[in-house]
Formats: sequence, structure tokens, C-alpha cells
Amino acid sequence: MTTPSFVYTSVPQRVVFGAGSLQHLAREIDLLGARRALVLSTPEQRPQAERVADMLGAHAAGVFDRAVMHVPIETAREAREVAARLGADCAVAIGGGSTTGLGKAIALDSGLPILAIPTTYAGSEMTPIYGITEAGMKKTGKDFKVLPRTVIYDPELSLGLPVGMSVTSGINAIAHAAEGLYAVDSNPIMDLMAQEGIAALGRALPAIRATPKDPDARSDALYGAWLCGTVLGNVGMALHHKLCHTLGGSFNLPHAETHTIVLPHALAYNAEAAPQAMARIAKALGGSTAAQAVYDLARDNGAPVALRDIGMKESDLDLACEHALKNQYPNPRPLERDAIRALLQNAWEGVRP
Ligand SMILES: NC(=O)C1=CN([C@@H]2O[C@H](COP(=O)(O)OP(=O)(O)OC[C@H]3O[C@@H](n4cnc5c(N)ncnc54)[C@H](OP(=O)(O)O)[C@@H]3O)[C@@H](O)[C@H]2O)C=CC1
Ligand SMILES: O=C(O)/C=C\C(=O)CC(=O)O
Repeated sequence: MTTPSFVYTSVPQRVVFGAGSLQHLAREIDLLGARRALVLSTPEQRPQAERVADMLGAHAAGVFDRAVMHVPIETAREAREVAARLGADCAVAIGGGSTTGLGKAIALDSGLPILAIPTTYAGSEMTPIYGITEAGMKKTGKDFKVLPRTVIYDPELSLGLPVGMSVTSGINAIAHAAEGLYAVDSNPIMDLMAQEGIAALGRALPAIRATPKDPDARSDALYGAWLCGTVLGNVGMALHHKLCHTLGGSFNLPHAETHTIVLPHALAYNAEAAPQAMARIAKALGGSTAAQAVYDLARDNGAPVALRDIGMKESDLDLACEHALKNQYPNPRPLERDAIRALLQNAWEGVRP
């Protein structure tokens, strides 16, 4: 097989990985040249954020614990004001994609460096992509100002992530790698990362379901999330991410669950147009087809497999299909109205592809 032509751009980002690596926080803040870090979290994870602030001592400017899903503009403005008022010169985001997203909203406005400490597998910490919701519409964009400068991956911090969330969040990560394998701007480095990331999560999720506090499984999952998040940050996504963005944004469906349900059907849609990518996904997960392997991973580990079970109305499927077709975007198979409507129906019913 000949190596195709490609373009690969590497970005400056420091990753500190390993059980207990949170202990290096003060060193990492110092390396960023920061003196006053604003620690961000959701309201529920405030105790963890306070622990981080305690570790920083005099270098903590304060804790802002108002992160919520999809970064409402009002929350972003409030966080920006708090950061400015406290004289913060860095944001430390501890939590999932919602908290990292809030850090990105601050960085977009102020250029403050972000140190991210992810506790889910969504992968936002590895991307220059931001999302902000205004008047019910989520807008996403790309700006290297928001790419976290440093990421501390400490699997001990994800030991308490509930099993259900762990499985769906892990499949959210797999979705980044799966679409990366058939991206128009893919490259061999991302392909390697994608296949390795999918395999790591394919091993880790059943092990976490069996033993939620298994440190090796948590470590494997976070390793997979790092690789898959890197793929999301480096190459363009296609139909699957577009559908999930539409379903989450317009019908208020939960992010990771939506990814989990839609991915097998998006892969089935693209199967014939991207056979090599599908073969790599199936191999990484040990299944006969990519679509079935992802579906089985979700179903066998207790994740939802039908949109109707997470609040989607059947009567909204036509509108969802219209939204998905609104703007053209690269996808291995052309966007065909009837086939995409059928995809949504199958995802709504939860049939095995
Ligand atoms: N820009 C990008 O590149 C990307 C952005 N995203 C965005 O990120 C968001 C989704 O991120 P995701 O991580 O799925 O969701 P959240 O950050 O909303 O976290 C999901 C759930 O995980 C729980 N949780 C997180 N950490 C812990 C922990 N240590 N222990 C127990 N529970 C925990 C949270 O609980 P609690 O609420 O109690 O804190 C929350 O209920 C979406 O808005 C999505 O669009 C996702 C991927 C990439
Ligand atoms: O919507 C965003 O915040 C940006 C990207 C993603 O959420 C990626 C995804 O769909 O997981």
C-alpha cells in the first residue's frame, strides 16, 4: 500500500499523564508562568475544585463553580468578569467537557492560558474547538487561543465517574476517532492514534462496568480519550458529529448519550463509502462490522441505544433531518435525504444496524 499525500500540523501542548499526576499541578502552573489561577468546575464538583485551589495556595485566585453543559453566553460572561476582577492569569478547568468549555470561553475573550484536568472522556481538552450557546443556538468555532496549554490526566480523578456516564462518554470519544479515520484531511499519525484510542476504550469500558474503581481500566480509558480527543482536534468531523450537534442543540438531548446512540447508524450509513476506516474500527473493537461493534459495546455495557429513550420525539425526526441537510459538509457518502431520514428512524427505534 502506498502512503497517500497528507498535511500534518503539530501543536504545542503539554500532557502530563498518570495515576497521581495531579501532584504536579503547582509545577505545571509555574511552567506556564502563571501566578493567579481561577479554578473552574460544575457546582457538584466544587469540593474537587477547592482541593485544587488548596494545592495552589497563594497561587489560587478563587473558584468559579457555575459550569453547565453547552456554555451559555451568560455563564461565559460571568466567568470572564470574575476572572478579570480577581486578576486571574490562568484558568484551571477540572471536570468534563462542560467545564473545559467554560475555560475556553474565558480564553477566547482574554487569551488566558488554560490548564485542563479532565475527569470524563469527551476529549475537549485536546482541541482548539469552542462552543458557546446564545439565544438557544450553540455556535462552535476554532481558535488556537482556546487550546489548553497543559493537560493533566490523572485516572484517580475519574474513579468516581458513574459507570453510565463513563460508557457514553467513552463512546463519545470513540466517535471522534471513528470519524477521524474517514476525514477528508486525515493523515497517518491521526489514523494510528484513532485506532489505538478506539482499542483502548473498547477494552476499558467493559472493565469499568465490571469494576468501576479498577485503576488500570480508568487509566486505559483516559489514555483512549487523550488519543481520540487529539484526533478531534486535528482533523474535520463529518455526518455523525453534525447529526449529534443538531440533536443536542435543537432538541436538547444529552451530549454523550446522543453520540452513543447515533454512532452505529452513522457508521452504517458511511460503511460502503469508507471501507478501510470501517475495517480499522471493527478490528480495534474486535467486531465483524464497525457499526455492529459500536452498537454492541453500548448495549452490552448498559448504555441507551434508542433516541426515543433519551427524550427525542418521533415527530421531530423530519425537522432533525432538515437541519442535518442544511449546510453541505464533507462526508464519505453524499448526504441523501431519504437515507439520512432512515438513519434517524433506526437510531430512534434503537435497531441493531
Ligand atoms: N470543544 C470540544 O472539542 C468538545 C466539546 N464537548 C462539549 O463538552 C460537553 C460534554 O462534555 P461531557 O464531559 O460529556 O459532559 P460534562 O462535562 O457535562 O460532564 C458530564 C457528567 O459527568 C459528571 N462528572 C464529571 N466529572 C466527574 C467526576 N469526577 N465524578 C463524578 N461525576 C463527574 C458530571 O457531573 P456533575 O454535573 O455532577 O459535575 C456530569 O453530570 C458538551 O457541551 C460538548 O459539546 C465535548 C467534546 C469535545
Ligand atoms: O459543541 C462543542 O462544544 C464542540 C465540539 C463537540 O462537542 C464535539 C462533540 O460533538 O463531541
